[in-house]
Amino acid sequence: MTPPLLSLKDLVVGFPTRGGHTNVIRGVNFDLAPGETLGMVGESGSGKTTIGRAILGLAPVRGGSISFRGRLISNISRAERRSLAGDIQAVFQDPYSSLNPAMTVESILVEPLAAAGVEEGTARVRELLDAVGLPSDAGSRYPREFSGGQRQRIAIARALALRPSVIVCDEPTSALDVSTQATVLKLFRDLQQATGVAYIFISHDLGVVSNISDRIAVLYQGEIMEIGEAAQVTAEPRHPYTKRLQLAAPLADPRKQRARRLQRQALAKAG
Ligand SMILES: Nc1ncnc2c1ncn2[C@@H]1O[C@H](COP(=O)(O)OP(=O)(O)OP(=O)(O)O)[C@@H](O)[C@H]1O
Repeated sequence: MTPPLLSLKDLVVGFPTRGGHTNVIRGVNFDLAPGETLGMVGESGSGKTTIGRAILGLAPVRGGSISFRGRLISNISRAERRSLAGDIQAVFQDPYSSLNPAMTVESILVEPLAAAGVEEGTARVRELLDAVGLPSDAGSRYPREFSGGQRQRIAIARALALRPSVIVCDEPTSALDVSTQATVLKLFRDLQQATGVAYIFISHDLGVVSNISDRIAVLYQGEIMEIGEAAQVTAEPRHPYTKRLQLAAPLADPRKQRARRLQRQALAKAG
């Protein structure tokens, strides 16, 4: 069996409170295999983002461990964390605030390369723009000149620059309209096929997560309720909470129901 890329064991993440601290992630376990997509789904506040941030070294690990290729990476020094930049990257939800408006696209893409002392520069920028389906003249333009979907392509290109083996994707399509969402999801899948990158794919939307994931972990109040093959979790959820997630959105809001139907159609069309 291929050894896991990432391994979370009995992970506890807690934030300081006035009287002490509160654990918001309480004993989470999972492995991520090379080239795999693990979807993390759950309602708002269930702890999805916090797990992603803990993997990125941005949330305080109070118990258990996170390992990357067998090496402990929770609670490591800043310098050690920096040295992981070529291995673990992130794409966040908001393509408007995650790109520096004062920098051209080329300088946004060159930044991680320069920080890692990689010389490839302009040639790699062209390659990255091409990989995410942006024209080569995009390099000389600024983020404000692009749509939300195109900006998310820039953020994905930046995450890919150092050829990472894992990308933590935190609601990367949630700010996009349904048809753009479908093309960006397809891009994620195509890039995975081309590069073998693994994803932790966070979303509150079971439809989006099941579209892209090999396996799905369902989170509730900081604990995993169920984890399994995407088709199984979606079609035959074992846990009542997963069934609720599946049913909640369409029943709660008829507009959402229509959006979900359009989303499914767009996803099917994008292949
Ligand atoms: N920096 C922080 N300080 C204190 N509490 C925090 C902090 N970050 C997150 N939390 C708490 O941790 C819990 C989990 O939050 P988290 O953002 O991980 O959930 P989520 O599932 O990603 O939700 P959403 O879908 O709304 O982003 C919440 O109760 C939140 O208030």
